[in-house]
Amino acid sequence: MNEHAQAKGMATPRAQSAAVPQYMPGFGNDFETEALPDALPQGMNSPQKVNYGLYGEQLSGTAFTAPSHQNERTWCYRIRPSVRHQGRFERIELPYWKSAPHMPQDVTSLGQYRWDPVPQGDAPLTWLTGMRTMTTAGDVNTQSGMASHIYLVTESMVDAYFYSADGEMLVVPQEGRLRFSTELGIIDVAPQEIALIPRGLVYRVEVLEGPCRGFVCENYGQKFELPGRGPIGANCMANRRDFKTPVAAFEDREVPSTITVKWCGQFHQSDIGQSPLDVVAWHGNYAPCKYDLRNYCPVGSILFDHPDPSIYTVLTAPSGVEGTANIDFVLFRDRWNVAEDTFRPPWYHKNVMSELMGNIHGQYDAKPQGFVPGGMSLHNCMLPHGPDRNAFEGASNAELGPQKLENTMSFMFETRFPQHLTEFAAKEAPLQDDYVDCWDGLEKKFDGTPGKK
Ligand SMILES: O=C(O)Cc1cc(O)ccc1O
Ligand SMILES: [Fe+2]
Repeated sequence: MNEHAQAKGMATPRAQSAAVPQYMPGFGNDFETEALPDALPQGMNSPQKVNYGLYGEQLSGTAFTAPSHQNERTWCYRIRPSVRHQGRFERIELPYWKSAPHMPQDVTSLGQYRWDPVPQGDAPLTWLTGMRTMTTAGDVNTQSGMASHIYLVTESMVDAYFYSADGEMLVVPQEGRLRFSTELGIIDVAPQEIALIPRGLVYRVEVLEGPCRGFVCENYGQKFELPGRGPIGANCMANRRDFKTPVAAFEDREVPSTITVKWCGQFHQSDIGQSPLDVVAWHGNYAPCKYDLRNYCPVGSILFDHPDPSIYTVLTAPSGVEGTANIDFVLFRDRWNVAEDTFRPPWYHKNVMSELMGNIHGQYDAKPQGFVPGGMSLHNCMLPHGPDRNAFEGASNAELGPQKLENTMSFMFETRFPQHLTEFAAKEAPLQDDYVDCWDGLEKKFDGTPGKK
Protein backbone atom coordinates (compact mmCIF):
# COMPACT_ATOMS: atom_id res chain seq x y z
CA MET A 1 0.00 0.00 0.00
CA ASN A 2 1.34 3.36 -0.96
CA GLU A 3 -0.71 6.52 -0.54
CA HIS A 4 0.66 9.98 -1.20
CA ALA A 5 -0.49 13.53 -1.48
CA GLN A 6 1.49 16.61 -2.22
CA ALA A 7 0.78 20.13 -3.33
CA LYS A 8 2.98 21.25 -6.19
CA GLY A 9 5.91 23.18 -4.90
CA MET A 10 6.41 21.22 -1.69
CA ALA A 11 9.92 20.00 -1.09
CA THR A 12 9.21 16.34 -0.42
CA PRO A 13 6.29 14.02 -1.02
CA ARG A 14 4.35 13.53 2.18
CA ALA A 15 2.69 10.32 3.22
CA GLN A 16 -1.07 10.69 2.91
CA SER A 17 -1.92 9.87 6.49
CA ALA A 18 -5.26 11.21 5.33
CA ALA A 19 -5.58 13.06 8.60
CA VAL A 20 -5.81 16.50 7.03
CA PRO A 21 -6.50 16.73 3.31
CA GLN A 22 -4.91 19.71 1.59
CA TYR A 23 -6.75 22.02 -0.74
CA MET A 24 -6.10 24.67 -3.35
CA PRO A 25 -8.30 27.80 -3.39
CA GLY A 26 -10.49 28.84 -6.32
CA PHE A 27 -13.52 27.85 -8.40
CA GLY A 28 -13.05 26.60 -11.94
CA ASN A 29 -9.35 27.51 -11.92
CA ASP A 30 -6.82 25.88 -14.13
CA PHE A 31 -5.22 23.94 -11.27
CA GLU A 32 -2.06 21.88 -11.36
CA THR A 33 -0.92 19.47 -8.67
CA GLU A 34 1.39 16.50 -8.33
CA ALA A 35 1.83 13.96 -5.53
CA LEU A 36 5.34 13.04 -6.71
CA PRO A 37 7.94 15.51 -7.97
CA ASP A 38 8.05 15.94 -11.75
CA ALA A 39 5.11 13.62 -12.31
CA LEU A 40 3.27 16.37 -14.20
CA PRO A 41 4.43 16.94 -17.78
CA GLN A 42 5.21 20.60 -18.40
CA GLY A 43 4.45 22.49 -21.58
CA MET A 44 2.47 19.67 -23.17
CA ASN A 45 -0.22 17.12 -22.34
CA SER A 46 0.87 13.97 -24.15
CA PRO A 47 4.62 13.39 -24.08
CA GLN A 48 5.79 10.23 -25.78
CA LYS A 49 6.58 8.80 -22.36
CA VAL A 50 5.38 10.22 -19.03
CA ASN A 51 7.65 10.27 -15.97
CA TYR A 52 7.32 7.34 -13.56
CA GLY A 53 5.75 5.25 -16.34
CA LEU A 54 2.41 7.00 -15.85
CA TYR A 55 -0.38 6.99 -18.45
CA GLY A 56 -1.80 10.30 -19.65
CA GLU A 57 -5.60 10.51 -19.86
CA GLN A 58 -8.08 13.31 -20.43
CA LEU A 59 -11.37 13.64 -18.52
CA SER A 60 -13.74 15.87 -20.51
CA GLY A 61 -16.52 17.54 -18.55
CA THR A 62 -17.83 19.56 -21.48
CA ALA A 63 -17.97 18.96 -25.22
CA PHE A 64 -14.55 19.45 -26.82
CA THR A 65 -15.95 22.47 -28.60
CA ALA A 66 -17.75 24.16 -25.69
CA PRO A 67 -17.04 27.91 -25.56
CA SER A 68 -13.78 28.61 -23.79
CA HIS A 69 -15.39 30.21 -20.71
CA GLN A 70 -17.35 26.99 -20.16
CA ASN A 71 -14.87 24.45 -21.45
CA GLU A 72 -13.77 22.05 -18.70
CA ARG A 73 -11.35 19.18 -18.84
CA THR A 74 -8.59 17.70 -16.75
CA TRP A 75 -5.44 15.85 -17.74
CA CYS A 76 -4.62 12.95 -15.43
CA TYR A 77 -1.31 11.11 -15.14
CA ARG A 78 -2.09 7.77 -13.63
CA ILE A 79 -0.69 4.34 -12.82
CA ARG A 80 -3.16 2.58 -15.12
CA PRO A 81 -5.53 4.06 -17.70
CA SER A 82 -9.23 3.98 -16.74
CA VAL A 83 -9.92 1.21 -19.24
CA ARG A 84 -7.95 -1.06 -16.89
CA HIS A 85 -10.18 -0.06 -13.96
CA GLN A 86 -13.19 -1.84 -15.27
CA GLY A 87 -13.93 -5.29 -16.61
CA ARG A 88 -17.20 -6.90 -17.67
CA PHE A 89 -20.13 -5.08 -16.14
CA GLU A 90 -23.08 -6.78 -14.51
CA ARG A 91 -26.31 -4.99 -13.81
CA ILE A 92 -27.06 -4.46 -10.12
CA GLU A 93 -30.09 -2.94 -8.43
CA LEU A 94 -30.06 -0.02 -6.05
CA PRO A 95 -33.82 0.24 -5.73
CA TYR A 96 -33.94 3.43 -3.68
CA TRP A 97 -31.83 5.48 -6.11
CA LYS A 98 -34.17 6.66 -8.87
CA SER A 99 -33.62 8.74 -11.97
CA ALA A 100 -35.91 10.95 -14.03
CA PRO A 101 -38.22 10.34 -15.72
CA HIS A 102 -39.74 8.47 -12.82
CA MET A 103 -43.42 9.02 -12.16
CA PRO A 104 -44.89 6.14 -10.15
CA GLN A 105 -48.51 5.63 -11.20
CA ASP A 106 -50.12 5.77 -7.79
CA VAL A 107 -48.11 8.74 -6.52
CA THR A 108 -49.29 12.31 -7.00
CA SER A 109 -46.87 15.20 -6.77
CA LEU A 110 -49.46 17.96 -6.99
CA GLY A 111 -49.41 19.44 -3.52
CA GLN A 112 -47.34 21.01 -0.83
CA TYR A 113 -45.26 18.45 0.99
CA ARG A 114 -43.09 18.42 4.04
CA TRP A 115 -41.10 15.64 5.64
CA ASP A 116 -39.58 15.07 9.04
CA PRO A 117 -35.98 13.89 8.94
CA VAL A 118 -35.67 10.40 7.46
CA PRO A 119 -34.55 8.38 10.48
CA GLN A 120 -31.37 6.35 10.58
CA GLY A 121 -32.52 2.72 10.73
CA ASP A 122 -30.55 -0.23 12.08
CA ALA A 123 -29.34 -1.44 8.70
CA PRO A 124 -25.72 -0.68 7.77
CA LEU A 125 -25.78 1.61 4.73
CA THR A 126 -23.11 2.92 2.39
CA TRP A 127 -23.12 5.91 0.05
CA LEU A 128 -24.65 3.62 -2.58
CA THR A 129 -27.15 1.59 -0.55
CA GLY A 130 -28.06 4.58 1.64
CA MET A 131 -29.08 6.94 -1.17
CA ARG A 132 -32.85 7.62 -0.98
CA THR A 133 -34.32 9.54 -3.89
CA MET A 134 -37.06 11.96 -2.85
CA THR A 135 -37.85 13.70 -6.15
CA THR A 136 -36.85 13.55 -9.80
CA ALA A 137 -37.27 16.20 -12.49
CA GLY A 138 -36.53 16.42 -16.20
CA ASP A 139 -34.87 13.51 -17.95
CA VAL A 140 -31.51 11.93 -17.29
CA ASN A 141 -31.33 10.79 -20.93
CA THR A 142 -31.45 14.32 -22.23
CA GLN A 143 -29.04 15.59 -19.59
CA SER A 144 -31.57 18.01 -18.16
CA GLY A 145 -33.20 18.19 -14.77
CA MET A 146 -32.19 16.76 -11.44
CA ALA A 147 -32.95 14.40 -8.62
CA SER A 148 -33.00 15.22 -4.93
CA HIS A 149 -31.87 12.59 -2.47
CA ILE A 150 -31.42 12.04 1.23
CA TYR A 151 -28.41 9.96 2.12
CA LEU A 152 -28.15 7.83 5.23
CA VAL A 153 -24.62 6.50 5.59
CA THR A 154 -23.23 4.43 8.45
CA GLU A 155 -20.54 2.39 6.70
CA SER A 156 -17.50 3.27 4.63
CA MET A 157 -17.12 1.87 1.13
CA VAL A 158 -14.29 -0.65 1.44
CA ASP A 159 -12.40 -1.51 -1.74
CA ALA A 160 -15.48 -0.25 -3.54
CA TYR A 161 -15.59 2.68 -5.94
CA PHE A 162 -18.28 4.54 -7.81
CA TYR A 163 -18.84 7.02 -10.56
CA SER A 164 -21.87 8.55 -12.15
CA ALA A 165 -22.14 9.27 -15.83
CA ASP A 166 -25.55 10.79 -15.13
CA GLY A 167 -24.57 13.96 -13.41
CA GLU A 168 -22.74 16.05 -10.96
CA MET A 169 -23.45 15.52 -7.26
CA LEU A 170 -23.95 18.49 -4.96
CA VAL A 171 -23.62 17.10 -1.45
CA VAL A 172 -25.11 18.97 1.52
CA PRO A 173 -24.25 17.20 4.80
CA GLN A 174 -26.63 17.67 7.70
CA GLU A 175 -25.27 15.16 10.26
CA GLY A 176 -21.92 13.36 10.53
CA ARG A 177 -18.69 13.80 8.58
CA LEU A 178 -17.78 12.13 5.30
CA ARG A 179 -14.60 11.70 3.29
CA PHE A 180 -14.67 11.61 -0.51
CA SER A 181 -11.48 9.95 -1.75
CA THR A 182 -11.55 10.79 -5.44
CA GLU A 183 -9.30 10.27 -8.43
CA LEU A 184 -8.19 13.90 -8.09
CA GLY A 185 -7.72 14.04 -4.30
CA ILE A 186 -9.45 13.86 -0.96
CA ILE A 187 -12.30 16.04 0.33
CA ASP A 188 -13.68 15.95 3.88
CA VAL A 189 -17.08 17.50 4.51
CA ALA A 190 -19.14 18.29 7.59
CA PRO A 191 -22.51 19.99 8.14
CA GLN A 192 -22.62 23.61 6.91
CA GLU A 193 -20.18 22.67 4.14
CA ILE A 194 -20.95 21.35 0.67
CA ALA A 195 -19.04 19.22 -1.84
CA LEU A 196 -19.32 19.13 -5.62
CA ILE A 197 -18.37 15.84 -7.27
CA PRO A 198 -18.19 16.11 -11.07
CA ARG A 199 -19.83 13.70 -13.48
CA GLY A 200 -17.53 10.83 -14.37
CA LEU A 201 -15.12 11.20 -11.46
CA VAL A 202 -14.37 7.94 -9.60
CA TYR A 203 -14.55 8.03 -5.81
CA ARG A 204 -15.07 6.15 -2.59
CA VAL A 205 -17.00 7.52 0.39
CA GLU A 206 -15.90 6.89 3.96
CA VAL A 207 -17.50 7.73 7.26
CA LEU A 208 -15.29 9.97 9.41
CA GLU A 209 -17.93 10.46 12.06
CA GLY A 210 -21.27 8.71 11.80
CA PRO A 211 -24.05 8.19 11.39
CA CYS A 212 -24.26 10.54 8.45
CA ARG A 213 -27.31 12.14 6.90
CA GLY A 214 -27.55 14.83 4.29
CA PHE A 215 -29.07 16.00 1.05
CA VAL A 216 -27.86 15.54 -2.50
CA CYS A 217 -28.80 17.35 -5.67
CA GLU A 218 -27.91 15.18 -8.65
CA ASN A 219 -27.57 17.60 -11.52
CA TYR A 220 -28.17 15.91 -14.88
CA GLY A 221 -27.47 19.08 -16.80
CA GLN A 222 -24.78 21.64 -17.34
CA LYS A 223 -22.44 22.03 -14.39
CA PHE A 224 -23.02 24.32 -11.44
CA GLU A 225 -21.28 27.66 -11.76
CA LEU A 226 -21.17 30.87 -9.78
CA PRO A 227 -24.08 33.18 -10.60
CA GLY A 228 -23.36 36.49 -12.30
CA ARG A 229 -23.49 39.19 -9.63
CA GLY A 230 -24.72 41.93 -11.97
CA PRO A 231 -24.76 45.34 -10.29
CA ILE A 232 -23.61 43.80 -6.99
CA GLY A 233 -20.16 43.83 -8.54
CA ALA A 234 -17.09 41.73 -8.03
CA ASN A 235 -17.56 40.70 -4.40
CA CYS A 236 -20.01 39.15 -1.92
CA MET A 237 -22.30 36.14 -2.25
CA ALA A 238 -20.02 33.11 -2.83
CA ASN A 239 -16.47 34.22 -3.53
CA ARG A 240 -14.25 32.10 -5.76
CA ARG A 241 -11.35 31.83 -3.36
CA ASP A 242 -13.49 30.14 -0.72
CA PHE A 243 -13.97 27.05 -2.87
CA LYS A 244 -11.34 24.41 -2.17
CA THR A 245 -10.08 21.75 -4.57
CA PRO A 246 -7.94 18.89 -3.25
CA VAL A 247 -4.30 18.39 -4.14
CA ALA A 248 -3.38 15.20 -6.01
CA ALA A 249 -3.44 12.04 -3.89
CA PHE A 250 -3.04 8.53 -5.21
CA GLU A 251 -3.31 4.94 -4.07
CA ASP A 252 -1.10 2.17 -5.43
CA ARG A 253 -3.09 -0.66 -3.92
CA GLU A 254 -3.69 -4.07 -5.46
CA VAL A 255 -6.66 -5.71 -3.75
CA PRO A 256 -9.85 -7.24 -5.14
CA SER A 257 -12.26 -4.33 -5.49
CA THR A 258 -15.47 -3.32 -7.26
CA ILE A 259 -16.40 -0.36 -9.34
CA THR A 260 -20.05 0.64 -9.70
CA VAL A 261 -21.24 2.92 -12.49
CA LYS A 262 -24.49 4.84 -12.69
CA TRP A 263 -25.39 5.29 -16.32
CA CYS A 264 -28.80 6.49 -17.63
CA GLY A 265 -30.37 5.56 -14.32
CA GLN A 266 -29.01 2.01 -14.31
CA PHE A 267 -26.31 0.61 -12.08
CA HIS A 268 -23.63 -1.78 -13.25
CA GLN A 269 -20.76 -3.27 -11.33
CA SER A 270 -17.43 -4.73 -12.34
CA ASP A 271 -14.67 -6.51 -10.39
CA ILE A 272 -11.24 -4.97 -10.53
CA GLY A 273 -7.93 -5.90 -8.93
CA GLN A 274 -6.74 -2.54 -7.67
CA SER A 275 -7.71 0.91 -6.51
CA PRO A 276 -8.70 3.13 -9.44
CA LEU A 277 -7.69 6.20 -7.40
CA ASP A 278 -4.26 6.12 -9.00
CA VAL A 279 -3.87 9.62 -10.43
CA VAL A 280 -0.41 10.80 -9.34
CA ALA A 281 -0.59 14.23 -10.97
CA TRP A 282 -3.19 16.28 -12.80
CA HIS A 283 -3.87 19.66 -14.29
CA GLY A 284 -7.08 21.23 -15.48
CA ASN A 285 -10.33 22.89 -14.47
CA TYR A 286 -12.68 19.89 -14.18
CA ALA A 287 -12.27 18.93 -10.54
CA PRO A 288 -14.17 18.33 -7.31
CA CYS A 289 -14.37 21.02 -4.66
CA LYS A 290 -15.81 21.89 -1.30
CA TYR A 291 -17.19 25.13 0.12
CA ASP A 292 -18.00 26.25 3.64
CA LEU A 293 -21.47 27.80 3.54
CA ARG A 294 -20.49 30.03 6.47
CA ASN A 295 -18.31 31.91 3.97
CA TYR A 296 -21.37 32.94 1.99
CA CYS A 297 -21.79 36.72 2.20
CA PRO A 298 -25.51 37.53 1.89
CA VAL A 299 -26.54 40.76 0.25
CA GLY A 300 -30.08 41.89 0.99
CA SER A 301 -32.67 44.57 1.44
CA ILE A 302 -31.37 47.49 3.51
CA LEU A 303 -34.38 49.78 3.43
CA PHE A 304 -37.67 48.12 2.55
CA ASP A 305 -39.29 45.09 0.88
CA HIS A 306 -38.31 41.46 0.54
CA PRO A 307 -36.32 40.75 -2.63
CA ASP A 308 -36.54 37.55 -4.66
CA PRO A 309 -34.56 34.68 -3.08
CA SER A 310 -32.26 34.60 -6.10
CA ILE A 311 -30.13 37.11 -4.18
CA TYR A 312 -29.07 34.15 -2.04
CA THR A 313 -27.93 31.93 -4.94
CA VAL A 314 -24.71 30.10 -4.10
CA LEU A 315 -24.44 28.16 -7.36
CA THR A 316 -26.49 27.98 -10.52
CA ALA A 317 -26.66 25.28 -13.16
CA PRO A 318 -27.81 26.82 -16.46
CA SER A 319 -30.49 25.20 -18.56
CA GLY A 320 -29.70 26.83 -21.89
CA VAL A 321 -32.51 29.35 -21.44
CA GLU A 322 -30.89 32.51 -20.18
CA GLY A 323 -31.87 33.33 -16.59
CA THR A 324 -33.92 30.15 -16.20
CA ALA A 325 -31.77 27.69 -14.32
CA ASN A 326 -31.84 23.97 -14.59
CA ILE A 327 -31.07 24.27 -10.87
CA ASP A 328 -30.33 27.10 -8.49
CA PHE A 329 -28.78 26.24 -5.15
CA VAL A 330 -29.98 28.93 -2.75
CA LEU A 331 -28.90 29.46 0.86
CA PHE A 332 -30.91 30.98 3.70
CA ARG A 333 -28.30 31.60 6.37
CA ASP A 334 -28.13 33.80 9.44
CA ARG A 335 -28.25 37.50 8.54
CA TRP A 336 -29.66 40.84 9.59
CA ASN A 337 -33.25 41.80 8.90
CA VAL A 338 -33.56 45.58 8.75
CA ALA A 339 -36.27 46.39 6.21
CA GLU A 340 -38.64 49.12 7.41
CA ASP A 341 -42.43 48.94 7.26
CA THR A 342 -42.08 45.59 5.56
CA PHE A 343 -43.52 42.12 5.91
CA ARG A 344 -40.10 40.53 6.32
CA PRO A 345 -40.51 36.77 5.83
CA PRO A 346 -40.93 35.28 2.32
CA TRP A 347 -44.13 36.52 0.71
CA TYR A 348 -46.98 34.26 -0.40
CA HIS A 349 -46.40 33.14 -3.94
CA LYS A 350 -46.75 30.69 -6.81
CA ASN A 351 -43.63 29.96 -8.84
CA VAL A 352 -43.06 28.43 -12.26
CA MET A 353 -39.87 26.96 -10.82
CA SER A 354 -40.26 24.13 -8.31
CA GLU A 355 -38.74 24.56 -4.87
CA LEU A 356 -37.26 21.72 -2.86
CA MET A 357 -36.03 22.91 0.52
CA GLY A 358 -33.97 21.28 3.24
CA ASN A 359 -33.13 22.43 6.74
CA ILE A 360 -29.46 21.99 7.66
CA HIS A 361 -29.65 23.61 11.04
CA GLY A 362 -31.92 25.79 13.20
CA GLN A 363 -35.22 27.44 12.37
CA TYR A 364 -36.52 28.87 9.07
CA ASP A 365 -38.32 32.22 9.37
CA ALA A 366 -41.33 31.35 7.21
CA LYS A 367 -41.91 28.10 9.11
CA PRO A 368 -40.97 28.50 12.77
CA GLN A 369 -42.45 25.06 13.54
CA GLY A 370 -42.45 21.78 11.68
CA PHE A 371 -39.58 22.39 9.24
CA VAL A 372 -36.83 20.90 11.34
CA PRO A 373 -33.13 20.14 10.74
CA GLY A 374 -32.91 17.14 8.45
CA GLY A 375 -36.44 17.81 7.21
CA MET A 376 -37.45 18.73 3.66
CA SER A 377 -40.31 20.43 1.89
CA LEU A 378 -41.49 20.62 -1.69
CA HIS A 379 -43.48 23.43 -3.24
CA ASN A 380 -43.93 22.32 -6.80
CA CYS A 381 -44.40 24.25 -10.01
CA MET A 382 -47.25 26.78 -9.53
CA LEU A 383 -48.29 25.43 -6.15
CA PRO A 384 -49.01 28.29 -3.72
CA HIS A 385 -47.11 28.55 -0.46
CA GLY A 386 -45.70 31.03 2.04
CA PRO A 387 -45.43 31.70 5.75
CA ASP A 388 -47.57 29.60 8.05
CA ARG A 389 -50.19 31.28 10.18
CA ASN A 390 -47.93 31.85 13.19
CA ALA A 391 -45.15 33.30 11.05
CA PHE A 392 -47.65 35.60 9.34
CA GLU A 393 -49.20 36.85 12.56
CA GLY A 394 -45.80 37.28 14.20
CA ALA A 395 -44.24 39.17 11.30
CA SER A 396 -47.32 41.35 10.66
CA ASN A 397 -47.36 42.57 14.23
CA ALA A 398 -43.66 42.65 15.10
CA GLU A 399 -41.83 45.73 16.31
CA LEU A 400 -39.52 46.39 13.32
CA GLY A 401 -36.08 47.17 14.70
CA PRO A 402 -32.91 45.68 13.25
CA GLN A 403 -33.18 41.97 13.97
CA LYS A 404 -30.55 39.30 13.59
CA LEU A 405 -31.87 36.02 12.20
CA GLU A 406 -29.70 33.57 14.10
CA ASN A 407 -29.51 29.83 14.41
CA THR A 408 -30.77 29.31 10.87
CA MET A 409 -29.44 27.53 7.78
CA SER A 410 -31.79 26.15 5.14
CA PHE A 411 -31.35 25.76 1.42
CA MET A 412 -33.38 25.36 -1.74
CA PHE A 413 -32.82 23.30 -4.88
CA GLU A 414 -34.95 25.29 -7.32
CA THR A 415 -35.46 23.81 -10.75
CA ARG A 416 -37.30 24.88 -13.86
CA PHE A 417 -38.79 21.37 -14.06
CA PRO A 418 -41.68 19.99 -12.01
CA GLN A 419 -40.48 17.55 -9.39
CA HIS A 420 -42.03 14.12 -9.03
CA LEU A 421 -42.16 12.26 -5.75
CA THR A 422 -40.73 8.78 -5.56
CA GLU A 423 -42.65 6.00 -3.84
CA PHE A 424 -40.13 6.29 -1.03
CA ALA A 425 -40.97 10.00 -0.56
CA ALA A 426 -44.71 9.37 -0.74
CA LYS A 427 -44.98 6.15 1.26
CA GLU A 428 -41.90 5.39 3.35
CA ALA A 429 -40.37 8.71 4.33
CA PRO A 430 -41.99 10.56 7.27
CA LEU A 431 -44.34 12.76 5.24
CA GLN A 432 -46.29 15.21 7.40
CA ASP A 433 -49.92 14.56 6.54
CA ASP A 434 -51.03 17.76 8.20
CA TYR A 435 -48.54 20.09 6.49
CA VAL A 436 -51.17 21.99 4.51
CA ASP A 437 -52.98 22.75 7.75
CA CYS A 438 -50.19 25.20 8.62
CA TRP A 439 -52.04 27.79 6.53
CA ASP A 440 -55.38 27.19 8.30
CA GLY A 441 -56.39 30.19 10.29
CA LEU A 442 -55.15 32.70 7.73
CA GLU A 443 -58.57 34.23 7.90
CA LYS A 444 -60.20 36.94 5.89
CA LYS A 445 -59.42 40.31 7.48
CA PHE A 446 -60.99 42.37 4.73
CA ASP A 447 -64.21 44.05 5.79
CA GLY A 448 -64.55 46.68 3.09
CA THR A 449 -63.28 49.52 5.26
CA PRO A 450 -59.89 51.16 4.63
CA GLY A 451 -57.06 51.06 7.10
CA LYS A 452 -54.44 48.50 8.10
CA LYS A 453 -55.92 45.46 9.88
O1 LIG B 1 -40.70 29.39 -0.33
C1 LIG B 1 -39.72 29.64 0.36
O2 LIG B 1 -39.75 29.66 1.59
C2 LIG B 1 -38.43 30.05 -0.34
C3 LIG B 1 -38.46 31.49 -0.62
C4 LIG B 1 -37.81 32.40 0.17
C5 LIG B 1 -37.90 33.74 -0.06
O3 LIG B 1 -37.23 34.59 0.72
C6 LIG B 1 -38.64 34.20 -1.11
C7 LIG B 1 -39.30 33.31 -1.95
C8 LIG B 1 -39.19 31.95 -1.70
O4 LIG B 1 -39.76 31.06 -2.52
FE1 LIG C 1 -41.12 29.68 -2.28
